[in-house]
Amino acid sequence: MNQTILNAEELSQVYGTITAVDNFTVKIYPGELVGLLGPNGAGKSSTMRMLTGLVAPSKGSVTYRGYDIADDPIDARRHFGYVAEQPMIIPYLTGIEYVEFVAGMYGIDGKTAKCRAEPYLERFRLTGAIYKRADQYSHGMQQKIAFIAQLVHEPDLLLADEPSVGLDPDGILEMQKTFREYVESGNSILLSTHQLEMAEGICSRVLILSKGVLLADQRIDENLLESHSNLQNYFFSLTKGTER
Ligand SMILES: Nc1ncnc2c1ncn2[C@@H]1O[C@H](COP(=O)(O)OP(=O)(O)OP(=O)(O)O)[C@@H](O)[C@H]1O
Repeated sequence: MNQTILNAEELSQVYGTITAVDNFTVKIYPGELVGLLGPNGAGKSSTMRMLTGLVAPSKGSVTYRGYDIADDPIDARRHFGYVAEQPMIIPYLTGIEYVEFVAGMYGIDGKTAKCRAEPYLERFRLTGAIYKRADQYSHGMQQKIAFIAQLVHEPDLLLADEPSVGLDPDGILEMQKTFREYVESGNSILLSTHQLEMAEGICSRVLILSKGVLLADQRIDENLLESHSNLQNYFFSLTKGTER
């Protein structure tokens, strides 16, 4: 089996005169929780959209376990889940129908999907709401159900773009706990976030983008914390004055 879960090579995204992402190259391995950090407009969401195949890159390639997202999209997609910045739900489905619908796209039957989702539904206190239509959910509840739906096919890698925005404090804690457990079981997460304190607490490695350029691919280790005290100081030492 290919040990690298994600291999992104020289990805670029150009919108007119703006180079949103410039030659982004990264590998992600099993058991890693990698933070994708950067100021507003740095190119984090553009990177996520290219990694998921939602948008074709202007240049470069993305493979999951060796499957190219452009050439072998079905095999590549089995290996990752994607939690978008805005919750992707289907308003006229109930919460549980939505979870089953997403699972069905990966060939998972409804009973298995419900069974796998149940511990997460309990954890996120959604059990009582799963038979309500998703358009009756609050933003936070929609985000939680969208998150759970992406875990049911048990992807090797979860790509999460600001997944905790709009969650209540309890939801944020439960999401962090879920992330930790997910990587402890050998899976990986790429987490785009502005919450540097959270990133320092849970990430093993961070990627720092500014103006579309990857400024750092850095382990969060004793050396980093000794030299900069915390991730926030390191982040600002690289990005201050580089915003678009
Ligand atoms: N569809 C688009 N068309 C034109 N320009 C775009 C498009 N999407 C993003 N951009 C531009 O690309 C750059 C990167 O945007 P992107 O949304 O990827 O940044 P980000 O790091 O996710 O920002 P934020 O932290 O504010 O969410 C910005 O200058 C943005 O204006």
